[in-house]
Amino acid sequence: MRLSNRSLTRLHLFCPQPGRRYLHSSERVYSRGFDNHAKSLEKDVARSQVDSFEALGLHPPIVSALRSAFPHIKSPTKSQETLIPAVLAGNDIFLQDRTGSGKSFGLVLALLNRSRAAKITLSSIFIVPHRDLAYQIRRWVARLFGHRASASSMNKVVQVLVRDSRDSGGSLRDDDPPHLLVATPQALLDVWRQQPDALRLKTLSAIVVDEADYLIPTVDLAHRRADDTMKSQHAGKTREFLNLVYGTSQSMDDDEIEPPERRRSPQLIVSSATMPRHLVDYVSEDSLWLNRDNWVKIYGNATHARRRASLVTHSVLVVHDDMIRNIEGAISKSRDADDPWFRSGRVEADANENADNDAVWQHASDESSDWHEYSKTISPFNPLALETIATLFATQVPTTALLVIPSSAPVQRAVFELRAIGVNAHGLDLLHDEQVEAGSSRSNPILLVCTWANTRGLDLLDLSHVFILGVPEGGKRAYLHIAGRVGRLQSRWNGHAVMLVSPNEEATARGLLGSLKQEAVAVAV
Ligand SMILES: Nc1ncnc2c1ncn2[C@@H]1O[C@H](COP(=O)(O)OP(=O)(O)OP(=O)(O)O)[C@@H](O)[C@H]1O
Repeated sequence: MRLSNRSLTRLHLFCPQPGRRYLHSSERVYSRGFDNHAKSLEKDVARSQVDSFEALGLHPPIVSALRSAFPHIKSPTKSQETLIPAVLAGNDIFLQDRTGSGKSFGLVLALLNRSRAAKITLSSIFIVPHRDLAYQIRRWVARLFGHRASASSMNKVVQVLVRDSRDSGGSLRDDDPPHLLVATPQALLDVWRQQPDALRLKTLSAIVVDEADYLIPTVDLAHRRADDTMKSQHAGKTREFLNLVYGTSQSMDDDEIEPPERRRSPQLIVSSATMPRHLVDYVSEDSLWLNRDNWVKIYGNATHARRRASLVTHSVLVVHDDMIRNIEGAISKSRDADDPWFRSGRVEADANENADNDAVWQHASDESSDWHEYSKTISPFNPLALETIATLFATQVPTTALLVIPSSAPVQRAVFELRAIGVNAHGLDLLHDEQVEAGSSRSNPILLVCTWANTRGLDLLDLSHVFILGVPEGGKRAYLHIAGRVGRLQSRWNGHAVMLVSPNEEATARGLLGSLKQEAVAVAV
């Protein structure tokens, strides 16, 4: 972490013994998991019996691109061993394996392997919940083919379609569709409405719904029957798009009506680390999306999954609201007057007064005009929680950590406040942030900040810690996806998930952590 002198002083003011004070002043609830070494993690990777991708049906050019772009990927994982042939055979698929087990990566390989019906035909659509995941998938493909493809030829292989797209303009060129389109559901619907022919649904051969339980929210039968409003409440954009492609489902209450036969294509692949039974029931029984004669379930190896999950520690810190007062007691009055930054969470000094001797501040104010506004308004964050994260980051993170904040919380504001206390924080941006791709270094660790809603599926290089502010909406399932950003296949480090909660969230957090004991990985169907 690069700290300006001023920031260092701040950290020391609040934390004379970095690491200790917080664990003392915040109440550590408990921590589970085993802090094994990264070596053992390597051993526990769920390896397939099939040791070559060729044996699964991938074409030699794809395999050789894989070998040169991802030399560490030697053999398929267990679920890739099953899913790649199933994709190539054209089966509809339910795919569930733990976070970081290579599901999305395996799907991308298999889809790229398929030949297009014609050069000007879109072959597959990969639906993802947020733009960063879309850019991540495009990066994988660019890395696979990057050494031999120009930017324009790359566009023929993969394009991203997201609503706030800053590079493709959110539209598809009718005359030049990519082999693989990675898109968010809203952006797909927008294109469908404006240029329905651009998606070429008639010749499309596959649709993947990644993070399916998030994109197709369902409730169990009992709730659905008890509360009619659930149907419209959970009717999402993905559902709307799939209904456009495959036809509209019969009324859920109308058990009398025999569902009409759905079309046989495109192939549908529904994937997630957590696959609740009611989602499987809904897709396979209530919707018309699935080819009922030709679908398979592929579920990960629970033993391996459990072993790997034990390499992630799960901890909770309770940060008390009034703790800031206790800490103020540790700060000399004169220093406090000099340093109004954290006083009651409100900044009263004009930014320019501090600019000369504060490199962090200067850097921050260069980046956005918002910075000045932030300095005059009350922070939505508990300063003690941010200080705790700063301390853990400074003392424990080797290269990269992720801070996940509530979906409604402002990312840039969190970045601003963390930088103000000397943390090398950045809003996550996989379109622009080369640092994420290159990985950060031990001399300058990086803290990436994003919201709960934007973590699904992310595969960030070198991540060792994920700090979670608050108890995620969506309970255990949401938590597993956020904590699942660490302890992934390629990771050099053991993973640590640290949740920081307020006292009134403590019981929920305890319950959530307790529930991981019975089932430390994915929710089994
Ligand atoms: N066969 C393999 N051997 C080693 N590493 C692999 C293999 N396949 C994929 N990986 C790596 O594993 C990481 C995780 O892949 P991926 O994001 O596809 O996992 P996932 O199961 O989709 O995770 P999530 O459920 O969180 O979305 C990637 O960095 C990828 O490069």
